[in-house]
Amino acid sequence: MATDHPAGSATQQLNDHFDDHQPFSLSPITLQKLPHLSEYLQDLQPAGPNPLDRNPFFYPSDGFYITSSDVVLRHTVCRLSPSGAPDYPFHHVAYIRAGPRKNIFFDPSTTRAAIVTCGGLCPGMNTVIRELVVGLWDLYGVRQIFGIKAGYRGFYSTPPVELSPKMVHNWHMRGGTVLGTSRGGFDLKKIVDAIQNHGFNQVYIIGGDGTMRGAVKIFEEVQRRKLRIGVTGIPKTVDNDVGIIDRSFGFQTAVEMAQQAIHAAHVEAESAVNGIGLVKLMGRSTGHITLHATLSSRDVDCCLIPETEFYLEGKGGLFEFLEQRLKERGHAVVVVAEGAGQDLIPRTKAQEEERDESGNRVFLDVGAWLKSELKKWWDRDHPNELFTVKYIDPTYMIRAVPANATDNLYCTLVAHSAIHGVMAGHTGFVTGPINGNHAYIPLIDVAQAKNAVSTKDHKWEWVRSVTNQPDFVKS
Ligand SMILES: Nc1ncnc2c1ncn2[C@@H]1O[C@H](COP(=O)(O)OP(=O)(O)O)[C@@H](O)[C@H]1O
Ligand SMILES: O=P(O)(O)OC[C@H]1O[C@](O)(COP(=O)(O)O)[C@@H](O)[C@@H]1O
Ligand SMILES: [Mg+2]
Repeated sequence: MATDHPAGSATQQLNDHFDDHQPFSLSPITLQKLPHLSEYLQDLQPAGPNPLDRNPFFYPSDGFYITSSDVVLRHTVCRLSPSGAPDYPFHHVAYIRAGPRKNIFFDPSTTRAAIVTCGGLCPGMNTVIRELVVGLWDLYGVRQIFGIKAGYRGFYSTPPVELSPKMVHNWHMRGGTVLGTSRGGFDLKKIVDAIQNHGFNQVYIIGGDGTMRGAVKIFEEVQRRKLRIGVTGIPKTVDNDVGIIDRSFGFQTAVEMAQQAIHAAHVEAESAVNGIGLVKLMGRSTGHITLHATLSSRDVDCCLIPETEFYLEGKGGLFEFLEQRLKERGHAVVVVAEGAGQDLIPRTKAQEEERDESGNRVFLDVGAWLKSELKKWWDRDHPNELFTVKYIDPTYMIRAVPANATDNLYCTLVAHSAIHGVMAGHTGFVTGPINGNHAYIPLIDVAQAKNAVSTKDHKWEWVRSVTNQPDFVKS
């Protein structure tokens, strides 16, 4: 086979590895279709060309506008194989790339946008609100932009607040959400009635996995009523438990903040005799913050996440491991995700059934429980030796801060991408980065996808090789 690659080059070697006459083949690609208002509003026509054409800061040239043929592949890592043989992944999925479209389906002068924030706090929420307001105003000339107060319930219980760039100009400096947030209060009929009554035709919903499940229902109801309203979700999840997207804004800030707690726990533990520093980090069902904070800190001796079980007593248990560490180093740092070990903590039936207003299971404090178990163990096995456990729970300190620079940039990209998609008539979608490229993903796919830590891939092995902690598999 003729080749342009020098003998011995990597490409040549790769080619030689396979049968000369058989080209490499990739699995077929399926494009995830994105809902568009025109699907159920047959008479809908574009409102005109994108106003960016006339924006003094943009010079749209060839390739500036994104078309529906521009896609982002879900998996960029795959295994090449000779034609005919299955490769990994067996099926490629592509999402439509985010960005400005040539034509828009909303007349900016009649556009009325609503922005709502739901669920727990996450660094960057205010930046996303700010960028939505500024982006709608500056990029598209929209002048009717409203904030919904205190989450989903705000649609039907409080008057919307009119927003302008002047009002939000410094919101990116502030933690939390100036609009307010809440759990629960999801009354579909009341929410969609209120959206209609207020005359909103664009709805931007910022929230986590629960919020996205609610957004799907709003989108479906809007569709059922055949309303000319674009609905979009912007994932906010400090826990990083929303699937398909790489990560949410706020996640990196949270990992960075967690370093401070781990550092303090390490200092306390090192300064004590047989000192244990114990840190509980956020993560209801996923251990992403805990894992990333462990890997970046390098001071952690044991990392406990909801995706793996652990046990305290006996061979291969946590106590045996810590005993060894204290003997070797005189101190140890344990970092535990809030959702880890929940099945080990004794609880009453009432505690078993407790749910928050959104229906999420209420966890018992694994940190406080571990601290108490550690003390009981030491007193039992080493009654005459000094021992200290310093327990730090930085949860609200971590999520109440403003976003760091990286997350702030993400907030701008995600907000502008959401605006471009909605202005182009897309609806029922979420914006987020996939392998670093912002894409539009059907809301329903995001609402169903979970993002657990895989304990079968190299990252978890990396954690275990850094900490040398046991695998907690009972022999
Ligand atoms: N399955 C669902 N259907 C409709 N609304 C939901 C659903 N799950 C949660 N919600 C609503 O979404 C909002 C935020 O949910 P929550 O779980 O508290 O936070 P997050 O969105 O951050 O996960 C709440 O108002 C809640 O009532
Ligand atoms: O005390 P609150 O406000 O109910 O929030 C606690 C929860 O909020 C979070 O920080 C974020 O969770 P959500 O994404 O569901 O809002 C979790 O880590 C934590 O379990
Ligand atoms: Mg959630």
